[in-house]
Amino acid sequence: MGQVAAGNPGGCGFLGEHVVRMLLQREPRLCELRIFDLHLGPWLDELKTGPVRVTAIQGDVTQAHEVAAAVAGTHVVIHTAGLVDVFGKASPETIHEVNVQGWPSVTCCGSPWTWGRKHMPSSTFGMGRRKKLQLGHSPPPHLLPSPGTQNVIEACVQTGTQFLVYTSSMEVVGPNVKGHPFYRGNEDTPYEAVHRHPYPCSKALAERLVLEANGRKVRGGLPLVTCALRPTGIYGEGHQIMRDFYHQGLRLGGRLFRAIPASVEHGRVYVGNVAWMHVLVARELEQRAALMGGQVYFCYDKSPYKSYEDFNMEFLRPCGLRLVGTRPLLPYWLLVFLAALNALLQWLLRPLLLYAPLLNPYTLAVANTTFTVSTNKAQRHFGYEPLFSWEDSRTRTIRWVQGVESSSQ
Ligand SMILES: NC(=O)C1=CN([C@@H]2O[C@H](COP(=O)(O)OP(=O)(O)OC[C@H]3O[C@@H](n4cnc5c(N)ncnc54)[C@H](O)[C@@H]3O)[C@@H](O)[C@H]2O)C=CC1
Ligand SMILES: CC(C)CCC[C@@H](C)[C@H]1CC[C@H]2[C@@H]3[C@H](O)CC4=CC(=O)CC[C@]4(C)[C@H]3CC[C@]12C
Repeated sequence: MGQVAAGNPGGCGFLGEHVVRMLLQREPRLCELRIFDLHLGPWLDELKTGPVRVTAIQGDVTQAHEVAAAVAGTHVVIHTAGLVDVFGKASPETIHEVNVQGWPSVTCCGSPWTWGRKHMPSSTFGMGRRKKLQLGHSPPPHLLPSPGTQNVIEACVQTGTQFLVYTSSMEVVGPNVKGHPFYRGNEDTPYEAVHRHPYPCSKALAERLVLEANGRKVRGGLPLVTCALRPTGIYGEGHQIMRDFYHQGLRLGGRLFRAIPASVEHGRVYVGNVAWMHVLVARELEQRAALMGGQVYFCYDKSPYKSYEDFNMEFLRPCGLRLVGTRPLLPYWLLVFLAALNALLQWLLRPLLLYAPLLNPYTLAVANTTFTVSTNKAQRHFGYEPLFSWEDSRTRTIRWVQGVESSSQ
């Protein structure tokens, strides 16, 4: 293949910005890059002076015509756009609309529209089986709200873009509602993936749409080649939740209080390595279409296995914070109670204000369930090796947190 034009819906987000910078630094054949996002960042201006033609397009993935216009003429689309909301800021309907598709062509084990509350997709991963989506009846066209990931797929098909890389998530697999641990598992590890929260539900559905689109004929007759990357919890420069923990620690006099047992391992991966995996997949999909098409890959690197809080302290301790307690300060039942109380307050206050604290039943369950991956599938399939060592990732993240500190003073 000669020169490459790439499209990146979601290119202004935390991960998207790293993907954009990585493409520009590490993809010599790139001649044009279209960054498509609801909110364009001011940092885009500095990219426009380089040899690659960079076009920033403000647009909405739920608007089919906007997506199609942005995708037309590209070789590869890296779809990192999404509504990452586990705090109840957006409605389940909005999360579904942005992350998956419009009402109601997908149903999950029940009637459409109830998915966000009662019926979640439930499937078993790692059994070599992928269940078909259950397709419901289509509504009259005037009732169709616009879909997100489905629009990206249709745009590729209609405009003839042959390669689609989708940013999925570990959340597609788990932790599940039963709190089963996933201990150093890989892409083939059996695990009962049962979701009840709109975010993992939407990611699971969107991933299936993307994988099932593999092999569809795009304009011109060639087959669409798709694959999905599943990062665990991403950290690094630009990580909003890390910033929140840092500020919370400052407010508490330089202390954070342990809430989760140190024995609960949580998978984390450095944003630079996640971006690098996306670039490699985009590069290799053409040559290795038969092997990689329709596949999922966990995103991994050499980041150590630790609890969520202990891992964060790798960056926050050098910035002057300390984690109080070798064991959780509050009993678990009290955390469960507080999480439920937060959920109730969110619901009660909704007509007046948006109350969306970090602690809710879902975030507590995720933080309190071991979920770590150990795999080399990406290395075997397309030669992935982490670009950043753990030491490098750590240093870069610490420097960024220190920058957050000085910029907020
Ligand atoms: N942050 C994490 O730890 C993980 C994130 N992911 C996935 O990675 C992807 C990127 O996540 P982050 O960078 O963390 O989130 P982010 O919120 O920083 O970035 C998402 C981007 O998508 C854009 N976007 C949202 N709605 C849009 C719409 N309707 N039209 C166009 N653009 C829209 C946002 O403006 C934002 O720039 C998401 O798909 C997320 O599900 C997966 C695993 C872990
Ligand atoms: C105060 C609590 C006890 C601790 C709160 C921590 C939580 C806010 C976070 C713990 C685990 C995080 C999630 C995890 O890293 C997996 C994710 C993958 C994604 O695709 C999106 C983000 C997230 C759901 C991430 C969100 C924050 C946590 C729940």
